[in-house]
Amino acid sequence: MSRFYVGSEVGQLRKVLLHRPELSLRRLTPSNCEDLLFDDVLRIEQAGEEHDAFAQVLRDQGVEVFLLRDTLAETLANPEAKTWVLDCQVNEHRYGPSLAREVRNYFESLSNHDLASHLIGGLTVDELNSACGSPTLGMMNQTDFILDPIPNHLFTRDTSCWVYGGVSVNPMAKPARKRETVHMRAIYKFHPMFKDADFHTYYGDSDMNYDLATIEGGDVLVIGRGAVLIGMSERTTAQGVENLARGLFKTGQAKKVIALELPKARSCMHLDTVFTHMDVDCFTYYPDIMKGNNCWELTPGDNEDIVFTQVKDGFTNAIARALDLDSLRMIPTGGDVFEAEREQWNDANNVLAVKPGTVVTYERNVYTIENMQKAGIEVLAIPGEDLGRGRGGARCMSCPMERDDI
Ligand SMILES: NC(=O)NCCC[C@H](N)C(=O)O
Repeated sequence: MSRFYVGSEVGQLRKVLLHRPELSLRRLTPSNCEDLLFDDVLRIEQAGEEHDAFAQVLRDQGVEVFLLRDTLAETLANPEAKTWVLDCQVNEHRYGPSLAREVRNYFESLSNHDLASHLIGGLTVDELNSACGSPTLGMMNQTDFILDPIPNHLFTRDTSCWVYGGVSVNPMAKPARKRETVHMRAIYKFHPMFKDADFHTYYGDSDMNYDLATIEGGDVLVIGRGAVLIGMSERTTAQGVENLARGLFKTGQAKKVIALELPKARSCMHLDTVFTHMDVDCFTYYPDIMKGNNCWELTPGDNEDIVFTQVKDGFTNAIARALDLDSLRMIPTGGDVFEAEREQWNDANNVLAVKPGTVVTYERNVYTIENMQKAGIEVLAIPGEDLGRGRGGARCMSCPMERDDI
């Protein structure tokens, strides 16, 4: 039986879920990209090739790579899963009875692979009209979306995150990303690889409205040795942190959560845009944001309660304590203040460790790479001219599903 367990941020990476750019990114235009949380449109072929290079670097490091669209298509092969996904996405509340029937009939006529493509890539009036041409559809604007694309599936890190022996399927903060969670819930519930596997689901796997209790995986760092560091960012709230912490403590999977306050800004929308783990005692960080942040330690109390303690001596000491280290090596974004701000914006601090001391990062961030190499970190550089336009680097674009402890 497959094993799903993520014991750290830097232990040997063994299994990872990625999403290769596809139809959803083809639908990005200057007029919709902001709503879809992209800063620009991108060249699809180029982005696909850059993504292939990323996947290949991981495979060369012995990592087994799973692709989201294929995994979703395999999930949809189970009729119960298909019904579940379509009930969530194509219902009378969203479309009204007659359009819901038309969309559903069309989706049910597709192969599982094409259905997965449309669930991620969206559906236009024109596509549905050409398939089943009803008078109402003919009167609608043909380029409007009946189902919006969800291009941020590219950032598999955020929608679900594995923490020790379980997963959180995250209630997302932004409307443009909420439907991603439905796909991940379906995959973990029905895909043959997960169906009989033994793991906990800590949070997010219900149809309830999670309201303000949002959490995204870019904020969740499994720093190891039973500890988890969570950023309270633009996307992750204190309520979300408390809920995940409860799940982690109840199942005995973590013994400490460190909650770190961050500014609510796009440039640091998640903790991993300003701070990631490179080696057991070594982190890359963006000094402008990562200084003097308020921080709390959460530990299990009596009767499933949580004890909250404000950290007085700074978050780096809190992390060192949790990892049983005397101190941390903190490697800043490179260059002068201008270069550092530009490189952070282009995800210089968003690196993915494949084993202790070896990280994958965009080759364009030369000053930060220089700092990392000086600190003895091995850097595996990947192209990211187009991929980077959605504001995410190697860590954002990967969801580790199996990784060793430290
Ligand atoms: N962990 C991350 O920082 N993920 C990057 C997410 C970028 C995406 N365009 C978003 O705004 O959600």
